[in-house]
Amino acid sequence: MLLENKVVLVTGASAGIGRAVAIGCARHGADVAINFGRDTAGAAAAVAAIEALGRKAVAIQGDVAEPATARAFVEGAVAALGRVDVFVNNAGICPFHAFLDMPAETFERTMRVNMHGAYFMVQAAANQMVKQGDGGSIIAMSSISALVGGEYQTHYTPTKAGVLSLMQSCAIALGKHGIRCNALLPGTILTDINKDDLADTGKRTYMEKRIPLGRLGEPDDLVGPTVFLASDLARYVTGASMLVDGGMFVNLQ
Ligand SMILES: NC(=O)C1=CN([C@@H]2O[C@H](COP(=O)(O)OP(=O)(O)OC[C@H]3O[C@@H](n4cnc5c(N)ncnc54)[C@H](OP(=O)(O)O)[C@@H]3O)[C@@H](O)[C@H]2O)C=CC1
Ligand SMILES: C[C@H](O)[C@@H]1OC(=O)[C@H](O)[C@@H]1O
Repeated sequence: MLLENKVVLVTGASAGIGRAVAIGCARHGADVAINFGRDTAGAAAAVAAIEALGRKAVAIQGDVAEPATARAFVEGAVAALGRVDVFVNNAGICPFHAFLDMPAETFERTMRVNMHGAYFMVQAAANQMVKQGDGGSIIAMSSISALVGGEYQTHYTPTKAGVLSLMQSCAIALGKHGIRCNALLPGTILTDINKDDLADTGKRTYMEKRIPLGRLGEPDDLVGPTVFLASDLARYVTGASMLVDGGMFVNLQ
């Protein structure tokens, strides 16, 4: 088992990619602490699925946009599970909206959840890892959108580029502590975040046609790459980014 007895923390794990990754890490031997915002039932389902695999789990509620949430999550996870070996920064929102009339609140909320949330969460996890003194692995869920734009994502794509950049700088800042920092760049993965957007069948068909592997992604597609980066198999990998997009990014023609 690649993550035998490791303690993994995942933000935004009541649904979608975060929940799949949390359960996937447990399948590979980890105990898991999850953060979630509002979906108590989703968080409970994730905890139940992890416990059914014979691993420990704890769910801690908190809005990642608030800096205090980060400290509370890490402290709560350590109280319940003893330490932090792997930290997955996943929580994020993407309220699709046109650029010219973007409400200031939508822009600011997206920045606070996706970018500020990532910064404070990663900082809190890194401080705990430094205190423990034996390294760790930090993984951020960036996006293909860190590299390419979206008409209705002008507030969102900069946060994903920011998260990618955060991992690059943290790889430098934390390398001396043996803490590896890497980014995953999912393509289009079917979750609640894009359910309404992809209800437009024309858009969905267009997206599917852009993907050489012939299908949109599923949350479970992120499990293998996360477990790899979390594990000692990736012991010399830091500051790296990995597209998990079925080949969409390279498909020009
Ligand atoms: N789906 C996709 O195509 C892609 C997604 N990504 C990224 O992957 C990550 C996960 O997205 P995905 O699984 O699709 O989205 P989902 O909407 O399915 O899940 C989002 C998760 O984040 C949590 N969350 C949202 N806001 C907050 C908050 N303020 N505080 C704490 N938790 C919060 C939600 O919890 P709750 O509902 O309980 O508040 C939920 O668990 C995001 O960072 C997204 O940008 C990247 C590329 C592609
Ligand atoms: C929410 C979008 O469908 C999704 O988010 C991303 O980061 C990808 O670029 C997709 O557009």
